Amino acid sequence: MAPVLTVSGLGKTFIMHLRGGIELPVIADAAFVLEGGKCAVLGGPSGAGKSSILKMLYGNYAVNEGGIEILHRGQIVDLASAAPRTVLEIRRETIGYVSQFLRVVPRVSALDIVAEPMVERGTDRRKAADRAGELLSRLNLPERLWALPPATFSGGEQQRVNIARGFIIGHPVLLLDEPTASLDATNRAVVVDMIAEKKQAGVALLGIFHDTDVRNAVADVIIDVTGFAPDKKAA
Ligand SMILES: Nc1ncnc2c1ncn2[C@@H]1O[C@H](COP(=O)(O)OP(=O)(O)OP(=O)(O)O)[C@@H](O)[C@H]1O
Repeated sequence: MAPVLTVSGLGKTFIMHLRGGIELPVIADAAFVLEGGKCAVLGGPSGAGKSSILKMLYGNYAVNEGGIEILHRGQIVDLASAAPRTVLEIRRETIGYVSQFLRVVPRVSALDIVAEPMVERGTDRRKAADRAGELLSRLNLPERLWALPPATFSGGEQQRVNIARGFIIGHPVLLLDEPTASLDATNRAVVVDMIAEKKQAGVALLGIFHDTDVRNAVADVIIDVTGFAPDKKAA
C-alpha cells in the first residue's frame, strides 16, 4: 500500500534568540513513512526529539530541512513548505493531533470542546454534541462535568477531553503525544481499544507512548529517533 505520509531528510535546529542565537540541533536527516491501518511509535530516550517530530508533522514547529509529503484531498502536498492556509486545511481534514495537554478555552464546555472539530466541518451542532457525548461516556468522564469548562478538571479528566476531541473526526492521519500519560488502567484500556478501531478504519497513526504495556498493545512499527541524532549523522 502507498504510504499516507512520507518524511525525508527532515532536520530541526532550534535557535535560542534570547541566548545570543545559540543553535541547538535536535534532528538530522529523519526519514520514515506512515501507512494506513498501522500505528507507528516514536522510540528513544527523553530529549531525543520525539515531540519535536510530532510538532513538525502538525505544523507547530517550522521545518529547517527536508520534506513531509502527505496525501491531502487526493494529492501529495509538502507540509514542510505549505502555506499557512493549506496547513490549517490539512489540520481540519487530514491530520488530527492529540497533544499532551488540553488547551483550555475559558467558558467553553467540555462537550463543546469535543464537538467543535465536527461542527467546524459542517456537522449539525446537535449531532456533533451527541457524538461528543458518546466519546466522553466511553472515556468514563462523568456526565455532570460535560457542561463545565475543563479548566478545573483533573489532569486525567482534561486528557480524556483532549482524546475525545482528537478522535471525533475521521482524520486519515492521527498524531498522539502521550495520550495515556495521566490515565488510570481502565481508561488506558479504552484508549488502546479506540486506537485499534482507528487502525481498523484504515487510519495511519504516529504516537509517543512511555507506558510499555500501551506501546506493546498498539505498536506495529517502532521508529527509533536516536538514529536521527545530529551528532550521529555528523560522525
Ligand atoms: N521550542 C523549543 N526551543 C528550544 N529547544 C527545544 C524546543 N522544543 C524542544 N527543544 C529541545 O529539543 C530537544 C528534544 O526535545 P523533545 O521534546 O522533542 O524530546 P522528546 O524525545 O519528546 O523528550 P521527552 O521524552 O522527554 O518528552 C530537547 O533537548 C529540548 O530541550
